[in-house]
Amino acid sequence: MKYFSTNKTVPSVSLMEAVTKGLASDNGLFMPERIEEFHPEFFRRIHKLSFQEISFEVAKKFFGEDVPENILKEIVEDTLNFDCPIVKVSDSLYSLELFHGPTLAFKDVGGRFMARLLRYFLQGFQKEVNVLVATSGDTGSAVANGFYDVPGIKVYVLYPKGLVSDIQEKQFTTLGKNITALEIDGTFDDCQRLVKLAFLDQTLNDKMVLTSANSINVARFLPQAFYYFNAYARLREAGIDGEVVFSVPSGNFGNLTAGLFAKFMGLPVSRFIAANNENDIVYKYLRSGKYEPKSSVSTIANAMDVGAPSNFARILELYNHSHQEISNDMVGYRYSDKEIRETMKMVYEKENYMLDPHGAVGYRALKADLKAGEVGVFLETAHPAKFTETVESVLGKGTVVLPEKLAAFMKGEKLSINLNTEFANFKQFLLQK
Ligand SMILES: N[C@@H](CCOP(=O)(O)O)C(=O)O
Repeated sequence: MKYFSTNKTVPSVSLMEAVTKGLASDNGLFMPERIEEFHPEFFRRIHKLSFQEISFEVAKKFFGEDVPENILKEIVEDTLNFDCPIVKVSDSLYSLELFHGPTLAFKDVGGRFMARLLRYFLQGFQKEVNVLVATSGDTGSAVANGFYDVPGIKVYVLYPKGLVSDIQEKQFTTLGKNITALEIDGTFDDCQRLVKLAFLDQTLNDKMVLTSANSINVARFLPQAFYYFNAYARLREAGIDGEVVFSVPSGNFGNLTAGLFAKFMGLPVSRFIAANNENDIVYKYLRSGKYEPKSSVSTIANAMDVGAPSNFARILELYNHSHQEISNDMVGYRYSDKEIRETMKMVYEKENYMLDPHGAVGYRALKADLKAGEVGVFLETAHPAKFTETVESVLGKGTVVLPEKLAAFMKGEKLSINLNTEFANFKQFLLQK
């Protein structure tokens, strides 16, 4: 399968090139030239398949032409050594819990898959590969842990100083070895801009092999479609009928775009809800047809603090840049910190379910949008304990129990390097490595 750039000014590349380059050289995002549809029969028997089996079928549609079947199966099974269960929260409303992986956020699925696929492509490759990743909280830890101690790979995690939770920060600043944390005096958008500029810089690219592990990278982003198929299967397995609506807490829009890919592959989804915090660029686009990226503002759902969502380019491409067509499949909602807190409190007290701030945005949007007879699924993108301070400030001290996996990260010592938002400094730093 060939991958083309959303900017369409450079030739298409192979999967291996798309994965090892991350971003196209004209600054566009790679897109597969075809989206393979499943036969409707697949959806009639999907409930009989396990998460791993479904994911393998989906992976074959994406990567089957480029990766031998036995290797792909191994990568999928090894990636998914944890579950992504569906949990009932209230009538017709289900939580798709994506926080049962090693770093307790949805990024574990794509991060682990990409690490394994990259390892396969790099067999016999002599040069060191440098993975650059910008994070507003969760990607950094999933990628750092996915690539930790992998020979021949160095990871640089760029994160906005003071704008991620303490636990998130500990998850990628305490590892050492091949993981370097760069604390940037700016926002997530500054981090993402620095990373993208590095991919376009000739001097850097002549000196070192660079790739991305953000959802920019097709190997990080496409596997996020796996859990949409699985969610559908588990609902049907439980005998839950009705048109399915997914509500996706959204920042860089990789998760929602992966869901749209699933729909294009035939997954019966009625619509997607783009659930924003105050960084409401896509919400505004859906209302006005105007896409106006701007500087992100800091909120309690910090992983969604993105002012220029990378994957919007992919959404435009999928729908031929038609606002009307996008609006047929997607509706938008936005919530303030106050509303997020209210939702966390209400759901905890009424439904006895603990939401993290991101899941709360998804839940509230779903509740507002769901029609009679429909089944709603919101993505619980990270474990509430990753935001213990915020969650306990709403639900009360002592309500959050820190899972063992997270407690282990808290014991480590923070190691990070401070940088400002000047690209010249970041470049100098990389050139000295
Ligand atoms: N929400 C992200 C921001 C980066 O998103 P990605 O999906 O493109 O890696 C985070 O938690 O870091």
